[in-house]
Amino acid sequence: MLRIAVPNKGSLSDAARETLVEAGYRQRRDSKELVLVDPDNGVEFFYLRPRDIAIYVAKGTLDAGLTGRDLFLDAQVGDAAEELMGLGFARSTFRFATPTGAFRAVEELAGKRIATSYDGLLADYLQSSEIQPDRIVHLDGAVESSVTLGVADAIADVVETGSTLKAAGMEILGDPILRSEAVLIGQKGKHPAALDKLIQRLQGVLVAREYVMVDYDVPKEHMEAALKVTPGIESPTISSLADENWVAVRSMAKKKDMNRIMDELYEMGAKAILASAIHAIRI
Ligand SMILES: Nc1ncnc2c1ncn2[C@@H]1O[C@H](COP(=O)(O)OP(=O)(O)OP(=O)(O)O)[C@@H](O)[C@H]1O
Ligand SMILES: O=P(O)(O)OC[C@H]1O[C@H](OP(=O)(O)OP(=O)(O)O)[C@H](O)[C@@H]1O
Ligand SMILES: [Mg+2]
Repeated sequence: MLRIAVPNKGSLSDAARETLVEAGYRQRRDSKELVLVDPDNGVEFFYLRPRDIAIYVAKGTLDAGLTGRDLFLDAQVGDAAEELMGLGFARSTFRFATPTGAFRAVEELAGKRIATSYDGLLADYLQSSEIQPDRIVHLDGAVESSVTLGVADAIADVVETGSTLKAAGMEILGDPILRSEAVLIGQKGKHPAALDKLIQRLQGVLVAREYVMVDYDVPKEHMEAALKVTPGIESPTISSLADENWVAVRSMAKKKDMNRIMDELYEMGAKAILASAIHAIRI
């Protein structure tokens, strides 16, 4: 049976479970359950702290797990585990931040105290940049408060909207150290068949979330132009209509482009333009 780790708490846990449910797997309903067996799919899910998931996968006790790219790299498990795919949620950056106006360049962090919950990630960055801080102050969370409270001069932390930083009177310093999102990780080079099936299903969920199905009727003379607007992923379907001067077209399109595409099709004479949600897909 395939053994998969799922975040039990925090920013990743709800979206991770929702994604697995959309991919057709059973998930726990009670947050006290530690393990859930999905006999139909031959998978056993283990609910673990997202920070610990890389450790279990790298050790080989679990086949794969959902976690954050930042948490995976922070765990520093070396070559034993690898990222198999990005999952498109929990997008964030990991970066330096300092009190507003206090620093101008990352190099000024030399000799300063930097607070973080991601010591491994920070150490990797410092090693490659050759910046030597005075010390790294490890904190479990709410890192933005550490400067006001006098235990650090700067922080390295997760930033998404930036509103937590702003509330703490801080600003970002320099470029992102890492761009993160939820990821599926697995043991390096090991792909049991059930894991490939999980990957295929998850890819289907991501595509279904990102795309809509667009259907429309268009005069034959404008078909070529319309197909340029809706080229689809591989090739659009063209069906004939009772009126031989028209054709019906069916094509997948990016959800974010949907309204622009519908406007453009309408302007070139297309009619009955429909965009519908895709619930599941195998490309
Ligand atoms: N505000 C956010 N927006 C997007 N992703 C986030 C945000 N905060 C944390 N993450 C991501 O969630 C993961 C952190 O998981 P974690 O369980 O520590 O979340 P958490 O909500 O901070 O939980 P905890 O309260 O235990 O600290 C990381 O991959 C991180 O990049
Ligand atoms: O840029 P923002 O959109 O404001 O999000 C970033 C904040 O969200 C997370 O905090 P969380 O609520 O998980 O608290 P924590 O710091 O205690 O983990 C993260 O650690 C940042 O503090
Ligand atoms: Mg947190």
